[in-house]
Amino acid sequence: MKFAVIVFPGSNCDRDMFDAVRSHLKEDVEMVSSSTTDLSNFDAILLPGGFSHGDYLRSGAMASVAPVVRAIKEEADKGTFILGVCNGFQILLEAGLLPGAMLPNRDLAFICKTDLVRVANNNTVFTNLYEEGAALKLPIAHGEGNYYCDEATYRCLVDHHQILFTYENNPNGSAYDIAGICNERGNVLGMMPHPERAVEALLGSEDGLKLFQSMVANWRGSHVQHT
Ligand SMILES: NC(=O)CC[C@H](N)C(=O)O
Repeated sequence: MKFAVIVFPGSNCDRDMFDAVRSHLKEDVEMVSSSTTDLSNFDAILLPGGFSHGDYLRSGAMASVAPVVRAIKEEADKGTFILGVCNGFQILLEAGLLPGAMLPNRDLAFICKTDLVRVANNNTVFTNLYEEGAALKLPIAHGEGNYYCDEATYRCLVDHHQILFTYENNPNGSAYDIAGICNERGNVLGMMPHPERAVEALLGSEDGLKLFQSMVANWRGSHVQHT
């Protein structure tokens, strides 16, 4: 399975993402510039955290019109797995690949800590190696992580089982405790907590690893292996 890690000017979690895939999943992975226009060689696309374009205008707003975003949309339409973490989630929202918007944290302060995150739906390609309702220890690190959506959007998210992760202690004011959502089809996930920073005990938690392993298991399940 081949992963792409998209690197925007100002990404700063790209190497953690790369390392999680290469060293812990032991899958093929490549860093790909945000000026790339073709992602058809990849089986999964990872949008890492950071401060793309310095968070000017709003987090993710400028990155959402980078050339690579058109390619990401093409891949999303094909069913390719796409994961946006933190700034990656913000970019997916700004690009319209996921519903809702991100506001500054409720207390207007950057939050950097490990928090408890619940698996709200384990019936997806990103979460099916977790137990439903499992509490994961995952790092969060953001200034604009206060997820907002109106009630109609929330109803739609609930009806289509698109809420995959919720906060146990809602650190940032997110509507309905939402920490991560997927699109209706289930192949695009955005989440504020950082699974790639929780892939070995030395990092304080291994709870993020199953997310990547779920992606690999589901991809393998739908692709014949040629050895
Ligand atoms: N770790 C990150 O991706 C930071 C996200 C974002 N730019 C913020 O502070 O809100």
